[in-house]
Amino acid sequence: MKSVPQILTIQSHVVFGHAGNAAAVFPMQRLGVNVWPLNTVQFSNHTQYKQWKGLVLPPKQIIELTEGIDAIGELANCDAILSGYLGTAEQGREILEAVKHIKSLNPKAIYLCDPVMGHPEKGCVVAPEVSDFLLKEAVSAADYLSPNQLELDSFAGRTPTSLTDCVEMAKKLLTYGPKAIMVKHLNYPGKKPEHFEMLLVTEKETWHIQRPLLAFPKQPVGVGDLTSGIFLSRLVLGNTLLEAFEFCAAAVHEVLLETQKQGSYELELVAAQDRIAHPRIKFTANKL
Ligand SMILES: Nc1ncnc2c1ncn2[C@@H]1O[C@H](COP(=O)(O)OP(=O)(O)O)[C@@H](O)[C@H]1O
Ligand SMILES: Cc1ncc(COP(=O)(O)O)c(C=O)c1O
Ligand SMILES: [Mg+2]
Repeated sequence: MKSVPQILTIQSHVVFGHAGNAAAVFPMQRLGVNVWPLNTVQFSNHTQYKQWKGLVLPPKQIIELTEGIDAIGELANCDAILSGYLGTAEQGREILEAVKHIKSLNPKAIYLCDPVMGHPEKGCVVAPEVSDFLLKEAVSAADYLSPNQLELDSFAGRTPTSLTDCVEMAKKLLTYGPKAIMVKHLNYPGKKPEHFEMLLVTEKETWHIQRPLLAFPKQPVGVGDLTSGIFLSRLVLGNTLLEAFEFCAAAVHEVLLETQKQGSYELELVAAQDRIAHPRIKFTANKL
């Protein structure tokens, strides 16, 4: 591995504000990673504004761009791949091809799939075929998977009855191939309303973390993209899964505190940059 690790991140780009790569790239760089951003779509703004302009990257671009990096002899230096918001299912298949290609050059490279799915109730718009791709094809190719509760429910085909049930649902996903599941946002009957909770599940261990739930007039978007980007960055920087899990909970909380303080709808990544790199707070995960 080179002294500065390198991550290929394939997700959306928004010109204004922060979602997809526009939420993840700067924090990942601020943590000390060389980031290779490859955009699946270029939108004016994230889809929860209900209106946006822009377009989906044409087919074959993901393959062509990674082949271009290979042609200059750099693709083998990719330590990890992150995928997030997709414009089409075809892009998802191209990502899996790119992951295969990179792993053939660097068997140590790891792939984190953030299975971003559309949710009408949340206002997040993703092409419906993308969910199918994520549910049926992406899960078995990923080393790590980072669903939110709604996405975990889609994988399980049901909603949870308890925290223990969420763990069972995540454990079931491990049987398809991933080595760890990070559930970025838990919601289950009996959850305390004042907490924001996450899970980290591996074959051997389950960890649960909670941080205060902050009040926002409108829920900020891009939090999941930020969480996955920070988690993977800390992993390639040498953290254990547990360390990366605890770190990203703290760093994301710092961003949300700043966002709340400024009364902003968009994440205040620039203002919070020092605290992303050096969170003042620490949340300690509990072993379940
Ligand atoms: N500490 C917190 N306090 C309040 N809201 C939070 C906190 N952390 C995250 N959120 C919000 O929780 C939601 C997480 O969204 P969700 O759809 O479950 O995951 P994702 O962002 O991965 O899609 C977002 O609306 C985000 O703004
Ligand atoms: C363009 C775009 N990318 C990514 C996301 C995912 O954001 P989050 O991290 O909140 O799931 C959204 C959500 O609406 C989006 O509109
Ligand atoms: Mg998300």
